[in-house]
Amino acid sequence: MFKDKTLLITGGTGSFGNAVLRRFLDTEIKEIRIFSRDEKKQDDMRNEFKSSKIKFYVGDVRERSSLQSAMVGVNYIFHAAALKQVPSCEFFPLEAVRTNVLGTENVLEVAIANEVEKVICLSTDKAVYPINAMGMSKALMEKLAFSKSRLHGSGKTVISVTRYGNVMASRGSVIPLFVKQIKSGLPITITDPKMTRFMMSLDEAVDLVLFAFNRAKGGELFVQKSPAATIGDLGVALNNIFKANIPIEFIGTRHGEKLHETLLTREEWVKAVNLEDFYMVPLDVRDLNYGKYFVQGQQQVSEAEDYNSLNTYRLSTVEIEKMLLSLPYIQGELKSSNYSEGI
Ligand SMILES: O=c1ccn([C@@H]2O[C@H](COP(=O)(O)OP(=O)(O)O[C@H]3O[C@H](CO)[C@H](O)[C@H](O)[C@H]3O)[C@@H](O)[C@H]2O)c(=O)[nH]1
Repeated sequence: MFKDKTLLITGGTGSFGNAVLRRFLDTEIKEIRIFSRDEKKQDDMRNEFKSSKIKFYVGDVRERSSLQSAMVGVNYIFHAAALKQVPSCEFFPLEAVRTNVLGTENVLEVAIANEVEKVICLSTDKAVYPINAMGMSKALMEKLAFSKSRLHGSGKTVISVTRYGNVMASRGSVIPLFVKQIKSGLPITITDPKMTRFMMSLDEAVDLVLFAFNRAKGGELFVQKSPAATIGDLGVALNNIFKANIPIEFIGTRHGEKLHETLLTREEWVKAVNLEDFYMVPLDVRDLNYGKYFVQGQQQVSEAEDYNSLNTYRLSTVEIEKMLLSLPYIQGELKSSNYSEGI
């Protein structure tokens, strides 16, 4: 499906971009373009992969002209560039708007102008009923993608959105933090043991984008059916894996943080099509003239629940341990220490 095609990944030097490269370099894909701001990370990637199929473009999604030259001749785009740290977006919300909202507008407009065939935009569960600036800006990103598919169509360009839960052991996230604490014998700092998060691996995140890519006709939202874990159980599972008995310190909920995350609102849930491991929500094609907002409600919606990390399948600590042990990051951490006996 990617034979002789050119794929552009915005924000391509991140974990997602690296995972896509590992998956695609040995296929018949013609070219993968990495578009990002950071020349140092690009250089590291160039040295790591040493592949003539990868082309690097320094640029910023905020700067439309930098996208223009990168998109000539591109068939497909995975749009992963984003500000995604909750605290930094909280302190600098306009920066989140500039990258996540206006940057996406630039990506989509330049893609449409260049007749790129498909664009898959990466979003997050934090965009659903958002309470922090990162989620709010991602929610607007989603709305932009849907409105471009709905309002004037997007010409020859198919645009779809995927929403992730927490990608286990991604950079700067809680799993590497807990591992560091365990290895240095410091207390495991748990915000709230009852807090739940959807858990998915980086490979599953790539699978979700590929599934969306294959199914996308324009304006759909795709999510993976994902299990969830409480943060308390995650701490226990990591202690078990590292055969440690590190005490837990409860630090309380951080700002901009929810107790549970939501992957689909109840409005989306009633429209969602069940596709084995995924849900697909088709584009809402009503226009501004529809009457439902004002005169007619939807009984079905009133009766539905949203799809969230509290009502999805809850992983046991044993299941969490199994998932953790399958992650290359955890395998590496176990190997690089004395914790590997018995595994
Ligand atoms: O010291 C800590 C830090 C975090 N947590 C808890 O661990 C969970 C996960 O925290 P992360 O910081 O790993 O992840 P977030 O849910 O805050 O957000 C992450 O996952 C999101 C998807 O939901 C986005 O991808 C976002 O960019 C990314 O930072 C949360 O319940 C948090 O309260 C702790 O218990 N102790």
